[in-house]
Amino acid sequence: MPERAIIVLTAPSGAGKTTIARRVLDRLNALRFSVSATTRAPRPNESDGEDYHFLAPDAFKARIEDGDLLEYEEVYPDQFYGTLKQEVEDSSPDAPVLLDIDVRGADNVKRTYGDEALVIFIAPPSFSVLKDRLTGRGTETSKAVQDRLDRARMEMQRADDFDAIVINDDLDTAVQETLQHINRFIAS
Ligand SMILES: Nc1ncnc2c1ncn2[C@@H]1O[C@H](COP(=O)(O)OP(=O)(O)OP(=O)(O)O)[C@@H](O)[C@H]1O
Ligand SMILES: Nc1nc2c(ncn2[C@@H]2O[C@H](COP(=O)(O)O)[C@@H](O)[C@H]2O)c(=O)[nH]1
Repeated sequence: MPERAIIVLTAPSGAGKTTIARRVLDRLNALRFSVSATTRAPRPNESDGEDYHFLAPDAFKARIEDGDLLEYEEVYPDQFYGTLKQEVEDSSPDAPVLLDIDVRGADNVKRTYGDEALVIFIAPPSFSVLKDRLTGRGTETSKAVQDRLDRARMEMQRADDFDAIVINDDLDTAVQETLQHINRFIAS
């Protein structure tokens, strides 16, 4: 295993990386999820400290100024997301950590950690399926869905820039492929 093993799932919003991440975490006990910080509001099914550390914009800014973030992005207008250093660097070096972050965050993690990071791009089978999944999830307003789809066009073009691509068409197959990439990386 690399000295530090950082596994990143990245994808356009709605491609299914959170769904895949949950199943992967259920299967690999040693893997720990990095809980990101965000300024967006919690969804009804989300808990603070488990899904995200939900912060007010001023508190998020203070964490940036204190140097607590490994990377952060304004992924959507006025919605900031970032990886806390404590989530990655305080973990035991032999405990691999799983991040669910956007493509620019993935670029930054790769730049910082190089071969200690494996970045897997989760691709939807098509743009129209992505739209259906995002709309079907029912967690965003139609304006927010549109912002996410607008950004998805840029994100889809980045698929080939990462270490591996998994197409999330059939969920079980996508989870299996993701596990194979992770197990191979951890064993390397
Ligand atoms: N293979 C699949 N087939 C059908 N539906 C799926 C599949 N994978 C995920 N979904 C559904 O698509 C929706 C989006 O999935 P999910 O929330 O995991 O995406 P995400 O990439 O994590 O999005 P975000 O970046 O916004 O958090 C969810 O309703 C989920 O149940
Ligand atoms: N650069 C980062 N992006 C992150 C982080 N945590 C989540 N995200 C990405 O934001 C979008 C939207 O997420 P949602 O939960 O509001 O649907 C998605 O692409 C996430 O992967 C982070 O720490 N840094």
